[in-house]
Amino acid sequence: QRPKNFPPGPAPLPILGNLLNLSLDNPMKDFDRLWKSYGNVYSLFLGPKPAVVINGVQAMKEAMVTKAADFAGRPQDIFVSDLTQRGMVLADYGASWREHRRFALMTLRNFGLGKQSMEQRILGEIQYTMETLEKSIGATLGPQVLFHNAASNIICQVLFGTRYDYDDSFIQVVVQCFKENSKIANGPWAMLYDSIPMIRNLPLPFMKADLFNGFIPSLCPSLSLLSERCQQEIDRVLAKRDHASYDDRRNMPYMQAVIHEVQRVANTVPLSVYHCTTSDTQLMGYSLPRGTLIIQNLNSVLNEEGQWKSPREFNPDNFLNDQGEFVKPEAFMPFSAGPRMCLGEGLARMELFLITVTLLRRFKFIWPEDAGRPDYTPVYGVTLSPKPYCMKVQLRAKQSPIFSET
Ligand code: HEM
Repeated sequence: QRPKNFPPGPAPLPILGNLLNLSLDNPMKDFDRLWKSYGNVYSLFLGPKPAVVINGVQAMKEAMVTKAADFAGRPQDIFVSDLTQRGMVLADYGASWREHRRFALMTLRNFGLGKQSMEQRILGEIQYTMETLEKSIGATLGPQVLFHNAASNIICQVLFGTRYDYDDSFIQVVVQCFKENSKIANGPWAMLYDSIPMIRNLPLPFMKADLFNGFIPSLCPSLSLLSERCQQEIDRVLAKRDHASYDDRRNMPYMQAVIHEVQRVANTVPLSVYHCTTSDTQLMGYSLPRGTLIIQNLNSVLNEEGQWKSPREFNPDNFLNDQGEFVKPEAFMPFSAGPRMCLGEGLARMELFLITVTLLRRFKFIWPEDAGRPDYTPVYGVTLSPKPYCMKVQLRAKQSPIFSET
């Protein structure tokens, strides 16, 4: 039974609630279909528990920004929070979370975020990535593990003062565990675990999940059709300098637009991290009791009609004004919004810019002729990632002088 004045939604079944309304492999299409049927704020029963799904910029801002404190909790009785030891990402809103968040932000800053030293760390890691790519010139390679390792090394250097070789067996296992956990954490077995508490101690696949957790941003290589225009901009701005700096983004509106458009379309964390209400509250005229599970459909905001010039296609113009200057629409929320928004945004942005610019400056990335058409069906977990794919790497014919000397 829905509480009084609760958002509308499909009729639930006993015990299972609305689980049969969602594809357990990838429910994103179902979330969008229900959005069209029930509006920007609707409800679902995940087993016996009611959850509210928030869609579109207007409702998202009312919840996450205007009523930030009411919506900043994290549910405590679900699979991912039982799997991890709370820490910060899954900690409920309160003094302990606040202290962890403050400490983490301060530590990131002390270790150089927003300063030259973090740039140097990222640029240093890119040298290893380039060396590995150079060994594969002309060959076909599957780059996903390489990019995972590069991103993981940057945060490992901040946290542990060390990096791992790309073929190091320890880090390969850790990254693999993270990928598997992410699939299990948002997958069908986790949903059943959350919905039907009595099955929690049975020997089912959620028992296999490892305890490794961290955040590894997905890197999206720019599409080949756009790379030449990016490369012209990179060559013009960097001229003879030996490396890019993060400040160069101010003179590279097209590059910035491409990176942001990749992030918009890739939609890497489509349902954010679940929130819950910290007190009885209202949203778009509906009443939500304290403790209601909140699911942010970030996908709905990143593709919302009326917020983007071309919501349904890949088009860097979504981030360019008529003068060709970079602009960021308010619907660009891949890191969420409000007090729980991604703490790593600054680092992720710096990595995306420096890695993309440095690699595009030196290499040409080609879809192999014999690879067939790309399969864009995403692999669904906490993050959406591409299916394993192959690409070819070539050195660019027209190099900036500093690179042709090496
Ligand atoms: C492109 C890369 C990334 C994306 C798209 C992303 C996205 C997100 C999203 C959507 C959330 C949930 C926000 C919410 O609950 O409202 C989140 C939380 C978080 N992210 Fe990221 N993230 C990225 C990279 C990173 C990196 C590199 C770090 C670490 C330095 C990081 C650390 C965190 C933390 C600690 C939280 C939890 C914050 C809290 O609960 O207060 N993220 N991220």
